[in-house]
Amino acid sequence: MSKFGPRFLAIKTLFRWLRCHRKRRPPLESVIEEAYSEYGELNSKDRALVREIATGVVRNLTLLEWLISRYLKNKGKIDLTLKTALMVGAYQILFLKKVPDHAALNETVEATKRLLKGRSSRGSGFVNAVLRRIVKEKKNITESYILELPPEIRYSHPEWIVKRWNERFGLNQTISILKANNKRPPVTLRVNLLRCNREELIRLLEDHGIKAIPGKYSPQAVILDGHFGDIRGLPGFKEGYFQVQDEGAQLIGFLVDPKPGEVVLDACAGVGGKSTHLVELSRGRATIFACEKTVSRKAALSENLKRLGMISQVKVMEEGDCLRAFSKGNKVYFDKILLDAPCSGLGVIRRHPDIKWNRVVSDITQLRQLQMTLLQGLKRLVKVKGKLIYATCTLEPEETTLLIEDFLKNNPSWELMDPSPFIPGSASGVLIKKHFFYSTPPKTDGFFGAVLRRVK
Ligand SMILES: C[S@@+](CC[C@H](N)C(=O)[O-])C[C@H]1O[C@@H](n2cnc3c(N)ncnc32)[C@H](O)[C@@H]1O
Repeated sequence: MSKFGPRFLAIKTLFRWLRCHRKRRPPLESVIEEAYSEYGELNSKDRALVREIATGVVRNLTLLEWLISRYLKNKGKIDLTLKTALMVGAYQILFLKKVPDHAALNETVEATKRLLKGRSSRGSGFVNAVLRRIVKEKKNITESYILELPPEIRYSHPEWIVKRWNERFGLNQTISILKANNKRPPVTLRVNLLRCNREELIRLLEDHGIKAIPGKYSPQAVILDGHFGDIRGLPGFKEGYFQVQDEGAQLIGFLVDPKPGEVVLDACAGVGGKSTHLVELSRGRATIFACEKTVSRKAALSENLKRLGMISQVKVMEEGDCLRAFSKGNKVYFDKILLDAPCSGLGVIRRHPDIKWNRVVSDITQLRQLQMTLLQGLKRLVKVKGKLIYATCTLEPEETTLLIEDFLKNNPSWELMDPSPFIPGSASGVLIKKHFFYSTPPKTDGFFGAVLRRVK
């Protein structure tokens, strides 16, 4: 058991994440994992609380900063450890109904003392005093009080994102998106059809007291109702009965529609969320190749394949760069290529709130260049009459529709196909506009898809 409590770990995690320059900031999720392993075993309830506080603070960062600044006498620069402790305390007091105020306050002050290692009793005294005021005035910090704030503060999103969406969608729709991004999404699983079916997985989870319901859009989705604990501790995880995957991401697999006997490439496989789905959809009878450039993700991909029992069904290329893996003596032509491209990730802010703070507007232009390079490089590997399925977890036009329209303009031997026939009936509520596939929060994560066919 760890002698460090969840508040200590939450402050430590957030401090490490906040102190990095945006360009060098690791994903919040990996900082959380690092803290878990560094500070000893936490039970799964405490692990869940660390994750809940850390992601909650990042989700509501600007609003918390604004609220805290109202309680500071000296508005000058405040020590980052103390500021982080205040945000951790204020988040619990204002957002976490299940945590009593006295526990939020006392535990956060104790964690601050431990962090300061007796260096300064003034520091923890200051945290104590500010949090006490927040508890006292909690009733006044109501919706109407903060509703007056500009949306970028009220809903804690960077100004450039709010401006961009406001120009595209208008204020009302922008506010709905900001609100959806700030809501904690459910944990969604994709049943591994090679090991069991959806009903069996739901029964197994319920036998262990975990409420689970079928997803709405993907026939393989299982949604955990109110369970935010550690995934690795779930029954069936080690046995490979499921993969964690949002319903929007699951629908991308259906767009690829791999058939038995086909040769398919997952060009940017990441940890294998989609490669493993392609195995399931072809009932293990397609030949699937996977490339992943980042070494740690490639290692996680192999782990996942092992867990899900698919190690012999996906050929992970030694050369991780999909633009180099099939050159010269190693040429392969594919029936289908999935390009789940590196992108700004603005469609998955609800799951990874750190994304909104790590991005700047110029990233979109840079990523678009990379996406076009990948599309142009991969098109040569597709057989005539074969398909290239382009997907992103962003809905920004430069990375989606405008990019595909540009590609089609310069590549007359390619056409855009209607994705509707590939989408399961249960996903009829998902948007298809001008032959482009969109899944959007709050129904699902924000995913874009385009099915391109090589005509000659
Ligand atoms: C959107 S993520 C893929 C997520 C993955 N498909 C999944 O479902 O888990 C994009 C991935 O592309 C990888 N990547 C970027 N450039 C690449 C390249 N040239 N070749 C192969 N992988 C690349 C990144 O490391 C990243 O893991």
